[in-house]
Amino acid sequence: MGLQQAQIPKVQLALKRLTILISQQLVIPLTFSCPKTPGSVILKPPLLAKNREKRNEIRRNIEGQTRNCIEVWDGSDEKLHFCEGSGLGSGGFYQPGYRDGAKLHLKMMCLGKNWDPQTSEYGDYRLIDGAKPPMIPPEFLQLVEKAIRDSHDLLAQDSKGINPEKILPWMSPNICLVNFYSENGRLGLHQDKDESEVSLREGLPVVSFSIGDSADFLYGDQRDVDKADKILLESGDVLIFGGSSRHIFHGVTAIHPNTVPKLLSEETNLRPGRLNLTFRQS
Ligand SMILES: O=C(O)CCC(=O)C(=O)O
Ligand SMILES: [Fe+2]
Repeated sequence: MGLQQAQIPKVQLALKRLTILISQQLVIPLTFSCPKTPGSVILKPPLLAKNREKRNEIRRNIEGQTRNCIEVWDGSDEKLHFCEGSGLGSGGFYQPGYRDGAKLHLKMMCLGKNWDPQTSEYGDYRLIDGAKPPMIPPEFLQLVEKAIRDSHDLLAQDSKGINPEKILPWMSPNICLVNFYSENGRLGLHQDKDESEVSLREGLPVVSFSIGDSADFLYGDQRDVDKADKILLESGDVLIFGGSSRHIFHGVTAIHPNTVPKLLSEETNLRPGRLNLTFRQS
């Protein structure tokens, strides 16, 4: 893999920063100077002052519940895109557990389909309460498509004539796992291997968006924390692992409190912590 970090020019991408894992050895972090370009992933306040009626309605609905919500602001207008349920109520965040009863150190909800950590299976309904996961908002799908397209453009610059799609295949996500990590949150080294045989065999990428506090993200070719490499994922980072990297072991070992970008914390009601969305195709 001849890609060198220094050779990668700065490109105006919609997402503030893009990290691509093409092979287990290669990480390309890019920082862009203009975080407010259209398409940036920015959380806007669920209790938006402009929309008092909605605000009061949401407030009534969320009384006593987890106050996380997932929204995308496309930067070009004031339109807010809410996930159905906004992470609250039916299909919203819960603390999942493994088969042995141990709890994951995060809150989770799914979009599109449910993924169950106890059975390691995808399904149309959530096993714990029968809730149907909200659909993946079309705006999220557009962001994923753009992230893959931008990655292809980047790869094309150094792939010596190899079709970038051979290195990083296209995928259309039908599943999004949304994790929320509070300051003690973490996720052990694992592989994402519950997608279909075809999806795994073809290396269809996992596309991950990080929002909020920064996190230490570990990855490697075995389940061994000491042998794993570490990168810092900051708010706005997009991490893609597909092709020959699809089966990497990866996990989150630490959340860095109070590292959320000022703009984000000022303009949103995002709880202190980190929101991560991983898109996959089953
Ligand atoms: O939070 C992250 O960055 C990773 C999440 C993850 O690996 C997963 O949900 O499978
Ligand atoms: Fe994962």
